[in-house]
Amino acid sequence: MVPEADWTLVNNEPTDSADSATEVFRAYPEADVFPDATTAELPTELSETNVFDGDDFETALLDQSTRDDDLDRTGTSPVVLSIRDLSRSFGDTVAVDGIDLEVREGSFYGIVGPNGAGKTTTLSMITGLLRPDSGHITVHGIDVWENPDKAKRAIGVLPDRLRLFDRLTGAQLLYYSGVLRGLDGATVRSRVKDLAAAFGLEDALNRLVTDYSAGMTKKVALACAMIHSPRLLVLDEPFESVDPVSAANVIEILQKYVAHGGTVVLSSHGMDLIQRVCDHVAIVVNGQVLAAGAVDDVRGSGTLEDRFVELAGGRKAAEGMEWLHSFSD
Ligand SMILES: Nc1ncnc2c1ncn2[C@@H]1O[C@H](COP(=O)(O)OP(=O)(O)OP(=O)(O)O)[C@@H](O)[C@H]1O
Repeated sequence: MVPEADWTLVNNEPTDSADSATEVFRAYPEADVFPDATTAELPTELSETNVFDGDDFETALLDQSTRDDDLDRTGTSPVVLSIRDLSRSFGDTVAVDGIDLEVREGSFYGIVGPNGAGKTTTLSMITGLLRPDSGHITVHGIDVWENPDKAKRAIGVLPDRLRLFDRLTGAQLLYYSGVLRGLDGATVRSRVKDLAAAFGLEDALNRLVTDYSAGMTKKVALACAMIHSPRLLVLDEPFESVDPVSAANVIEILQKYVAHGGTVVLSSHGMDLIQRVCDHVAIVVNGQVLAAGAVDDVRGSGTLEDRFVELAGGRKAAEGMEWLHSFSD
């Protein structure tokens, strides 16, 4: 049996469907994980389902009735995410210091900054995972901290330091993510198969997530973030550990998503990637936004990396490390 506490930990998004946590294990029994279960195989109802019948993953991800395919991408689209005067400290450490940001529908918005700049702290507050000391965050006009249940329905999250239920198989984890988001079982099964194909995880679906490589874990977590086709995806370093082919697949999926009115906010240390993929960027240093806007405006005549290094205080000369060159043997 699965301990009750395991479910209550994550069950902050009640589903109104008939599905329940129990059904997850009826659909995806895994004898190695749950001794009471009898089958270690992925159920035939999933493997035999023809899911590529017009409702494939991309369609599902983009299936948002209120989206406007003719979205005005010139900066007059509706504001999806608004951050006002956001601050958060940990003891004497000011992690986020009065951040203001506005992200519009259909944006591919990058947040960059040096280590410890406050990116993860900011993203955690946006997604309702970390309470701000002050400030306001709204998603589609809904205050994330005054109305968290409603706001979270619109958000898909890839958090920092993936705390996944990694004693589930990939299929179980994805199924669980889908039913917790209120999707019916058939839809979840269909999307699980589409997501596995999109992320190259088909052969791993029946393995425990704890046995996944770092990149595979990142990909299954990304898939979990997308399964309910949220209006806003908030992704903390989504490409870290992900191989170039998989990253290119993920980028293509995300580009189609934003082209249809979805919105992506991601943090990354990959300046080339941000410059190539994002239309907007914010450079965060010491908990403050030092530059924000269209990528071309922020980088000016140089590269985004040049601008980043300039705002982050320039490169440090590697002095005082001569001992490293006097080898011990
Ligand atoms: N739970 C915590 N307790 C104490 N200090 C914290 C905590 N979380 C973050 N900090 C501190 O807040 C600051 C910002 O951290 P944060 O993780 O937001 O930075 P980051 O920009 O995401 O860094 P990185 O690029 O290295 O991931 C750092 O000084 C960090 O040590």
